[in-house]
Amino acid sequence: MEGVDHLAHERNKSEFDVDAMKIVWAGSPHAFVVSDRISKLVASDPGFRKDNRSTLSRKELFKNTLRKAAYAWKTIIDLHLSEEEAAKLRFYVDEPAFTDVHWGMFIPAIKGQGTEEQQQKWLPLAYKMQIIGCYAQTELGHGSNVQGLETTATFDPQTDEFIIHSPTLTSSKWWPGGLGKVATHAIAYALLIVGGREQGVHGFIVQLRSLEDHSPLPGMTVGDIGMKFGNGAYNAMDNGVLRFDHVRIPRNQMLMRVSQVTCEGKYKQSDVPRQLVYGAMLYVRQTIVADASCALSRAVCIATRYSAVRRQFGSQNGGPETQVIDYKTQQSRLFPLLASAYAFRFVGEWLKWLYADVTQRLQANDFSTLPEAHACTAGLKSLTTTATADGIEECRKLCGGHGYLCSSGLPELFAVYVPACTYEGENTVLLLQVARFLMKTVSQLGSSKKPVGTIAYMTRVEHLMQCRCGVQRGFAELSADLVEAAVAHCQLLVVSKFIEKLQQEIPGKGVKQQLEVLCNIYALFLLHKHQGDFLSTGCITPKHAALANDELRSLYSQVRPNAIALVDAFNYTDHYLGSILGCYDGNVYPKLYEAAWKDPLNESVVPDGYHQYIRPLLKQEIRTARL
Ligand SMILES: CCCCCCCC/C=C\CCCCCCCC(=O)SCCNC(=O)CCNC(=O)[C@H](O)C(C)(C)COP(=O)(O)OP(=O)(O)OC[C@H]1O[C@@H](n2cnc3c(N)ncnc32)[C@H](O)[C@@H]1OP(=O)(O)O
Ligand SMILES: Cc1cc2nc3c(=O)[nH]c(=O)nc-3n(C[C@H](O)[C@H](O)[C@H](O)COP(=O)(O)OP(=O)(O)OC[C@H]3O[C@@H](n4cnc5c(N)ncnc54)[C@H](O)[C@@H]3O)c2cc1C
Repeated sequence: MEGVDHLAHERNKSEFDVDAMKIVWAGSPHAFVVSDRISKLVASDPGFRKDNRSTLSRKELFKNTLRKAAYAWKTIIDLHLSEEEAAKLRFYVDEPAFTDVHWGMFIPAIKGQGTEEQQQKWLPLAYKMQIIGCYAQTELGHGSNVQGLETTATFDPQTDEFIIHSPTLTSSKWWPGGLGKVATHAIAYALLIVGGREQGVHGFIVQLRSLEDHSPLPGMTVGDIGMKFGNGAYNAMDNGVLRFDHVRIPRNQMLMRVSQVTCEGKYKQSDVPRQLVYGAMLYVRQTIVADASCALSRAVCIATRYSAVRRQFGSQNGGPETQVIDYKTQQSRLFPLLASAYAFRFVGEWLKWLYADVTQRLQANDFSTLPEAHACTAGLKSLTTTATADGIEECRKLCGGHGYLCSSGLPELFAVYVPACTYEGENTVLLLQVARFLMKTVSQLGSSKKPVGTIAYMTRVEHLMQCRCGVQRGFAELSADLVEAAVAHCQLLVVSKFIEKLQQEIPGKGVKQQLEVLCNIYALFLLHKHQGDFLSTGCITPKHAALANDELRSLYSQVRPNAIALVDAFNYTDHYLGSILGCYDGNVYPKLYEAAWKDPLNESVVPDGYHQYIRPLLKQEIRTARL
């Protein structure tokens, strides 16, 4: 039944103004208009089709990604899209590609670590895509331990050049997206050696490939590192391997905002802290938090719509069976994820603000908030990506068997998303950074340095002052517990930013009430999940724990009639969702049935291989057949 909205009865039940919620989700009326227009533009253009992705071979997939990236660029130029609109377009094209790292890491690294002069030279080329950049930090032997990188950059004062070299197998660059087959340039991180002295890891702009015929420049061995998890998915990206054999680059291609090498071979450090070398990671971690709410909300939208369509058991007097969304067990798994999607959206918004603030301060040489910004971006990146990866998998299970079909969109979403727990800082390694920041704060509690901002609450936790432990080797020995403390700190951040959001004026009938319900679900669900910790530390009594659980059940009932409208508020097109189970009109079964017949296996009724393998088996000729 084309055109019938099978979820109309659900949409009629909702108790709030969905259009107003769409604006809250988007962040502002302007952001909503841009996002709405660009998502529809992408959805209606056959050049951006993606429904055949899981059936393509790696080579076909990769070439198709190149085509889409070129087509996206042409669309951006032809339609004179602004930077904001172009970023939205790349987002809705929804395919991992070299452009992510070019715009998301290469350009921000030059902006954050390059001098004015370097920015003037390289940024215009990068903005016009006359050069394509990647971010070559990780090596075969070291990813997390950036100080352990082995690639060397030795200054040669005779020629005023750096010699970039990979001295060992483990020093091969390994993983950088876009490096394998596309990038013409890299920000390569290497151990700087000046006058025989090691000066730590620095970033260098290195040309990799000829701008004429794309062949690797002399001294470079470069290629793709091979197939990754899942079919399709992140295999659209050419993560690469690169070895340098005494490659020479001009001195002015070292990123010199943080420290400089003069032509006489003198190493000088500016007043800015060394940690700014890690500045690009701060930026990307912040965007990854914003992206987490997108990926989680997408999975939740699919699972919620499908849970309203799917019926199992409970028919009375021949009437319809129960929608699975009405089961309390389904609600207790699904609605906390719905609440998390909103919570991550708001904490992501706040983090964007925090990042803008710290950037402004850094420009004015105020470095006081950098440690806090690092702890917040690292911790929230870790927390939101872990929860989102787990959440996508939970959504797949919430969709029963059909969730396992590629046409549900969930397997590919999971496969594309799950490396976010590893890249841009492995999640446990990042939590250890947060723990270190917290311990530093605790150790200073007695001093005149009072904690402010996100750690101001520590002054109110008096027993922290008395905390002493008798464990040898302190931090390392207790690191597993410290990681738990870091997670709790980050959860507190998420909850408090959700509450702060609710203190603002939020227009639209019933919108604020819905958000209050979601905020309470988010907080109480955490309390319920970790009640053991809360009880064992005496923060709550068993009575409180029971009350929280009762309240949760009541909150789930309040969400139930609004569930479909709350996911409609994400304003995702069917193209972006890429899921039959999550389609807007809920007309799931005919679409699933139709899609099955499009599978390449169904191109012939009798499969290839019948005569060779099946027939001899059936005819008991298997021993004589040549296999
Ligand atoms: C379908 C479409 C998809 C679209 C998606 C769009 C959205 C996404 C956007 C974009 C696309 C992204 C696509 C993926 C790309 C992936 C890219 C990569 O993966 S690039 C590689 C990242 N590599 C890491 O992150 C290494 C992790 N390791 C580290 O960061 C460090 O080495 C660390 C922190 C673990 C250890 O650093 P130490 O060896 O210097 O050790 P210590 O002594 O602990 O730190 C020294 C001081 O520096 C501070 N610090 C460390 N990192 C800092 C930072 N980043 N900023 C400020 N301070 C920092 C610390 O707090 C410490 O401070 P005190 O001494 O305590 O005061
Ligand atoms: C899809 C994808 C894209 C990527 N893109 C890029 C890119 O564009 N550019 C780039 O430079 N890199 C890129 N990377 C590399 C990525 O940043 C690293 O893989 C990541 O930082 C993790 O480092 P690692 O691989 O060394 O992990 P490891 O550090 O080896 O982690 C292995 C295990 O050791 C644990 N561990 C490590 N150190 C500690 C510690 N101090 N204490 C306790 N436990 C510890 C970790 O928790 C983990 O469980 C990409 C990776 C992936 C998967």
